Order: sequence, then structure tokens, then C-alpha cells
Amino acid sequence: MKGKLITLEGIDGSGKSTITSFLNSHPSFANAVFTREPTTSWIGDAVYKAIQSNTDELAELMLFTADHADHIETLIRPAIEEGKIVISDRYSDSRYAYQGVTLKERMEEPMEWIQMIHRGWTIIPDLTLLFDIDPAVAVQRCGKRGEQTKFEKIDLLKGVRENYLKLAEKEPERFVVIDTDRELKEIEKDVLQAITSIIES
Ligand SMILES: Nc1ncnc2c1ncn2[C@@H]1O[C@H](COP(=O)(O)OP(=O)(O)O)[C@@H](O)[C@H]1O
Ligand SMILES: Cc1cn([C@H]2C[C@H](O)[C@@H](COP(=O)(O)OP(=O)(O)O)O2)c(=O)[nH]c1=O
Repeated sequence: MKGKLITLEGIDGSGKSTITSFLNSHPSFANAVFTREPTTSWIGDAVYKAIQSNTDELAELMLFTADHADHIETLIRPAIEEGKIVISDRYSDSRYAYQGVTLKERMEEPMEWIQMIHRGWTIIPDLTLLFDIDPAVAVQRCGKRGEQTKFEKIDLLKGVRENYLKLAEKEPERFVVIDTDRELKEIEKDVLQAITSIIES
């Protein structure tokens, strides 16, 4: 039996890492494979180098995309073929949403173009949980840990959030939008319900 690919998406500070830790320690997911993008490979290291400096935005997209290609072939595809549940903290939609903003001065419809260059080789998730939150709340939450990436700016995050919501609207069968401006317990309940329904389908 084929496995399932579940991705967690949302702006910085939306609560993805918090929920990933919760799922990681949940007995139902003891055999699941937990992963993330940017990855921990040398290409992932190159991505972090790029986003910590003043790198050209198109070069940055290509690095994120190279990391994704390597992630799929070394980890995602083999795990799914083994029948595993794979849970990825960020995946392709991060590129569509973030680089859809950073490249908007460079081309007409960046989000569509980025989706187009993924077509034919990326693996489309079975379920994408979109952690939705007002960027002002997210930035305030991130403030407690200090700014970690150059993308944690409110105006940029507003655009990223809009892009994510557009993606969710276009593919309602894949996305479940989770309001994360709530108590953690309520969020955990919705996440478990969405994952359970996809695993049992
Ligand atoms: N539901 C929540 N209510 C209040 N604070 C939260 C909630 N979820 C996460 N946080 C806090 O917000 C900050 C950012 O969360 P995190 O999980 O690191 O987000 P992300 O991985 O999406 O960047 C952390 O300090 C975390 O403890
Ligand atoms: C995977 C990915 C991440 N990003 C951004 C989102 C984050 O701001 C940054 C690093 O990701 P990450 O380490 O997940 O940041 P955080 O834990 O703060 O959410 O890279 C993109 O712009 N495009 C991408 O394709």
C-alpha cells in the first residue's frame, strides 16, 4: 500500500513547529517519517546561507527548488513507496507563497510560474494543513524568539498569507485551513481530525 504525504504550511510564527513536536510525540505517528524544508542536506545549508544574505531572489528560488528535488528523491518518494506516512514541515506551497511575493517585481504571475516549474516531477501532498494567522500576531509571537529569517516582516508576510489562502481556495480537496489564533488544545484536535480522515480514506 502506498503511503501518504501530509504537509504543514503557514507563515513564520503560525505554529507549525509547535504542532510538529506534538505530532512527533503522539503514539499514532510513532512510525511516521518527520521531515522539513529547507532540509538538513548540504543543499538545505546552501538555502540557509542564501536567505541569511542579500542573495538574488531568483537564485534563492532555484536553491529552494533544488533542495525540494533532492528531498523528494532521497526521502519522500522512497518513504511513500514503503507505505509510510510522511509529515513535512513546509513543502512546495512555501515556494508558491513566499517566492510568489519575493519575485513579484521580476515577472507577471510569479506564483503560477513557480507552480509550473514544479509540474511533472513534484509529488503533490495528500493533505496540506494551512496554519492561518494574522501576520501581526505571528510577528509578535516570533518576537519572543527574535527574528530568524529576512522573511519575518509584516508586509511580506501579509502577501504570503494571501498567496496561501489563494492556493487553499483553488484546491479545497487538498487543503484544510486551521485558525491558529486559538488555544493549542483546539488546534491539536482539528489537526488530528484532518490527518485521521486522510489516513483512513
Ligand atoms: N496556539 C498558540 N498560542 C499561542 N502561542 C503559540 C501557539 N502556537 C505556537 N505559539 C508560539 O508561537 C511561537 C511561534 O510558533 P512556532 O511553532 O515556532 O511557529 P512556526 O514553526 O510556524 O514558525 C512560539 O513561541 C510558540 O510557542
Ligand atoms: C521551504 C521554503 C521556505 N521559505 C522560507 C520560510 C522561512 O521564512 C524560511 C526558513 O524556513 P523555516 O526554517 O521553516 O522557518 P521557520 O521555522 O521560521 O518557519 O524560508 C521560503 O521562502 N521558500 C521555501 O520554499
